[in-house]
Amino acid sequence: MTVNTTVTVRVPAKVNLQLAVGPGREDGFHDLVNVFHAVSLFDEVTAQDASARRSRPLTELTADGGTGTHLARVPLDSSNLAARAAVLLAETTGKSTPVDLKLIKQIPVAGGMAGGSADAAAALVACDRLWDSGMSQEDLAGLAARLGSDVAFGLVGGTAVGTGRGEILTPMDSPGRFQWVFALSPHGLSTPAVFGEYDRLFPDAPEPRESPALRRALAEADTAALGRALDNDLQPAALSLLPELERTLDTGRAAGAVGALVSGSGPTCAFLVGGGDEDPGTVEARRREVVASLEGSGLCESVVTAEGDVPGAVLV
Ligand SMILES: C[C@](O)(CO)[C@H](O)COP(=O)(O)OP(=O)(O)OC[C@H]1O[C@@H](n2ccc(N)nc2=O)[C@H](O)[C@@H]1O
Ligand SMILES: Nc1ncnc2c1ncn2[C@@H]1O[C@H](COP(=O)(O)OP(=O)(O)OP(=O)(O)O)[C@@H](O)[C@H]1O
Repeated sequence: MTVNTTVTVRVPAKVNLQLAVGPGREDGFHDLVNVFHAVSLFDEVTAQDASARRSRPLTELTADGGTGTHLARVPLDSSNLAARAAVLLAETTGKSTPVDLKLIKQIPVAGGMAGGSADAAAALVACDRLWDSGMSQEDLAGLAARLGSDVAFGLVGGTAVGTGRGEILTPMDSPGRFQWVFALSPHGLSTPAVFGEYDRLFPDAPEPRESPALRRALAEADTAALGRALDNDLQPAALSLLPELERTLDTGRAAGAVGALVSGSGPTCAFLVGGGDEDPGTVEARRREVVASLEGSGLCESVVTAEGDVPGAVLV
C-alpha cells in the first residue's frame, strides 16, 4: 500500500443564492434556508506528515495567498478552523501523527464566502487521507457540522440547500453554469455581528421558507429568473453595518449585472453576469462591463470573476 506523506486538497468558496433567516434560537443560532452555490475561487490545504518534528503539537500551520485575501486576519494558532478540524479528526479516530498544514488562500477572509469553513472541510479530507483514518462521507459530514454551520457544504460543493443552522444539506438540481463577479471589500464583517444586527432590525422574523422561484430558475438554468430570485435576508444587516456596500451593489447593477446581492454575511458583493441559457459572447461582454465599472468605482479592494457551480473539496 502506498503511504501518503503529503496530501493537497482544493476547496471552493460559496455564494448564498438565497439566505432566509428565522428568529434567533435559544442556542444562539438561527434556523435558515440557505441555498449554497460553490464557485471557482479556491483555497488549497496541504497536510504534510511531520512525525520528525522535534516539538510535537499536533498541527503547525502556515498561510499564504493572493491580494485581497487579508492574510493578517488568519490566525496561525490552534484556533484556525483548519487546525481545529485536524484536532477533531484525530480525537475522533484516535489516529494521528503531527501534521504541518499549509493554506494557500484565494478566498477572501471574513468576506462572507466561507473561507475558514472551506479550509476546515479541506483539512478534514486531507488529514483523513494522510492518516488513512477511513471515515465515511457521513462521518466527515458529522464532524464538519460540529466545526461550523458552513463546513459541511465545503465537503460537497455544487448547489445545495442547507436547513437547520445550514448544516443539513440536500443537493439541488442545477444543470446550468453561471458566471459571477465578486467585489471584495477592504473591510471584514464578523458573522455573529451581522446576525446580531439582523435580530435588532427584525425582532419578529418569520420562519424561513424556501423560494420556489429560485428552485425553478436553477432547474431550468434560467439566468434572468435566477437574477430576480437572488435574495439574502442578512443583506439589510450587512448594509446597516457597512452602508457603502449599497453603492457597490448599485454600481454592478448599473453596469448590467443580471442580479446582485451581498454574499452571506458580507461584505463581499456578488454579481450574476450570465450563463445558463445565454449566448457566451453576450455574457462575456456583460462581465467585462461589470468588472470595469467596479474597478473604476474606487469602492472595492479588488474584483474577481468565477463560475459556479463547482464540486466541493477534492484531492489534487
Ligand atoms: C452567514 C453564513 O455564512 C451563510 O452561509 C452562515 O450562516 C454562517 O456560517 P459559519 O460562519 O459557519 O457560522 P458558525 O461558525 O456556525 O457560527 C458563527 C456565528 O454565526 C451566527 N450564526 C451562524 C449560523 C446560523 N445558522 N445562525 C447564527 O446565528 C451565530 O452567532 C454563531 O455563533
Ligand atoms: N482558515 C481560516 N481562514 C480564514 N479565517 C479563519 C480561518 N480560521 C479561522 N479564521 C477566523 O475566522 C474569521 C472569519 O473568517 P472567514 O474567512 O471564514 O469568514 P467568512 O467567509 O465571512 O465566513 P462565513 O461566510 O462562513 O460566515 C476570520 O476573521 C479569522 O479570524
